[in-house]
Amino acid sequence: MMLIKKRREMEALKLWTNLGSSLIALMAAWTMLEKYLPEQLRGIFTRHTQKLLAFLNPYIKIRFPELSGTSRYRRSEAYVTIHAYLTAHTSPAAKSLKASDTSKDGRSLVLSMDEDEEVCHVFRGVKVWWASRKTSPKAQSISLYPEDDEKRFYVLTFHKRDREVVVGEYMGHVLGEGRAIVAGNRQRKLYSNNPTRNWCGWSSVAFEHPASFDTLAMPVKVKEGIKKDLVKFSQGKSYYAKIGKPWKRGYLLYGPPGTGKSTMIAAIANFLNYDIYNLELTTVKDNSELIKLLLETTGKSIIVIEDIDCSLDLTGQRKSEKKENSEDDSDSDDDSGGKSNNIVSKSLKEKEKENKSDSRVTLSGLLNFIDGIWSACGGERIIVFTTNYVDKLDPALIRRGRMDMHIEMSYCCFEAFKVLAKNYLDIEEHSLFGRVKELLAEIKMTPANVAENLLPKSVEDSEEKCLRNLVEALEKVKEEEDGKLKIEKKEKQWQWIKSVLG
Ligand SMILES: Nc1ncnc2c1ncn2[C@@H]1O[C@H](COP(=O)(O)OP(=O)(O)OP(=O)(O)O)[C@@H](O)[C@H]1O
Ligand SMILES: [Mg+2]
Repeated sequence: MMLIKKRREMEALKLWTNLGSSLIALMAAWTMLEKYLPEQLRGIFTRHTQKLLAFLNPYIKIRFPELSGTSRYRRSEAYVTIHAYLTAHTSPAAKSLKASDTSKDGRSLVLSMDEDEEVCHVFRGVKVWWASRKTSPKAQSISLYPEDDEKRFYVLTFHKRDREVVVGEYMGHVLGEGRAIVAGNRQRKLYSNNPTRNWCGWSSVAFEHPASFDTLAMPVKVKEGIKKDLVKFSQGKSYYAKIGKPWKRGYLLYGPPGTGKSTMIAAIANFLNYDIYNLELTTVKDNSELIKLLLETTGKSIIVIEDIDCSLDLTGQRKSEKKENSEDDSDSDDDSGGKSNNIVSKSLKEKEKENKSDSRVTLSGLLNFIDGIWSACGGERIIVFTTNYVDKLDPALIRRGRMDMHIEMSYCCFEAFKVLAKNYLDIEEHSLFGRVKELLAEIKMTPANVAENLLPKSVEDSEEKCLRNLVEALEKVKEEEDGKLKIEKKEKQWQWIKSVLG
C-alpha cells in the first residue's frame, strides 16, 4: 500500500467540496424562498437541484463519528480501529500532527493526525482521502467539560466510481489492520466487581503480572498440554460455530495453597493477551446481578472465581435459615427447581465468609452464568475456578463441558524445582541438586515454599547459600515428618498392647 499526499489533488477535492458548500448555501437560500413558491413548482425545483448537486460532485463521503449512536460515552469501535490504522499509516505523510504518550510502554510518543488534517491514500490504484474533523459545542451552551462536548469524526472521501472497491476491499483492509494494531497496543486490564451503594459493575486497573508459562514451576508435559489447549481454543472461532457451542472454555485449577493456581491464571492471561475479570461472588447480590456482570464483560477475557468452595454459601440449609430470618426475602431468580443446591459441604474458610456475604446467588444461577444462554454473549472467554478442596464441590458445577479442563496444581517435584532454580538463581545444574531431588521425592513442599527458600535474602547470598537454605528447610520438614511418623507408630503399638491386655 502506497502512501502519498498531493497538494493539487487535495486542492481539487477542496474545490469540489467548496462548490458543494456553495450549492448547499444556495439550497439553504432556496429553502427560505420556496415558501413563497406555488406548491407544484416547489417539488420540481427541489428534485432538480438535488440531481444537479449529485452530478456536479462525483465524490462520496463516509463519516465515522467517535461516539457510537447507542451510548454518549462509548467510543465507536470503527472510529477506534480507523484511528489506530491512520495513526500507524499517516504520520509520515501528515504535516499537522498530534502527540500523545499513550504507547503501550508509556514511554514513547504516539503521533497521529491532528484535527483538520487530511491525507490521501492509494489502494490498488484507487485514491481515497481521509480527514480528521471535530465539531465544537454550540457557543450558547455552557459545559463543565467542554472537551466532552466536542465531537470528533473521520471523513472518508472517494470517487463514486470506486465505491465497490472502497466500501468492500479497502474498508476490510483498514478495519482488519486497525484491529490488529489495537490488539497489539492494548493495555490489558484486571477488573474486579466492587459494588458501591447504588452501583454494581466492574472497575479496573492495568494488568501487569509478569508470570508466564516459562516461569511456572510444574511438569513440562502438563504445561505444554495446557498451552496447546489454549492455542486451540483461541483459534477456534469457526470450529465452535461449526459444532454449535459458545466460544468459551472452563478451567478448574485445584490443589493446596501455594501451588501456583493464581500464578497460572496470570500466565494464561499473558499467554493469550486476555483481560482478567476477578469475580468476587460474595458481593454479588443475586442471580440477575450475576448475569448483568457477565454481560458487561468483553471477549478475549478470563473470568476468575477464586476459592469457589468458600466464595459462596449455596447450601440448602443456609437458604432455609435465611428464609426463616426474612420471610419476604424471596429470590425471584432462584429457579433451581429440584436441582441440588449443595455446591460444597461447608469448609472452614467458607464458614468464615458466611457472615460477611449477603449474596443470594444460587447454584443454578451460577450454572446459568457458566453455560446458560447468556454465556454465549461476547464469546472468546475462559472461565476459571480455583479451589483447595476439589472433592467438596458439587459435581454439577465441575462436570466436563462446564469445567472442560481439570488441572491439578500439586506439590513441588524435581522438574518444577529446576524451573524455580532457573528463575530465582539462574542456574541449571549444581552439586546440591541431587540432594534436593532425594528430599523432594520423600516430602511434600509447595512451590511457594520452595521459591521462598530459594530467594536470596541479601545481596551477599550466593546460589550455593540459597540452595543450602532450601536443603536445610527440606531436611527440617523431613525430620518433623519422621518424628510424627514415629509418634504415630508408637501410638498404634500402645493401642494394640491395650487391646491385647483387655
Ligand atoms: N507453580 C508455581 N510456579 C511458580 N511460582 C509459584 C508456583 N506456585 C507458587 N508459586 C509462587 O508462590 C506464590 C503463591 O502462589 P499462588 O498465589 O499462585 O498460589 P495459589 O495456588 O493460588 O494459592 P492459594 O490456594 O492460597 O490461593 C506466587 O506468587 C509464586 O511466586
Ligand atoms: Mg490463589
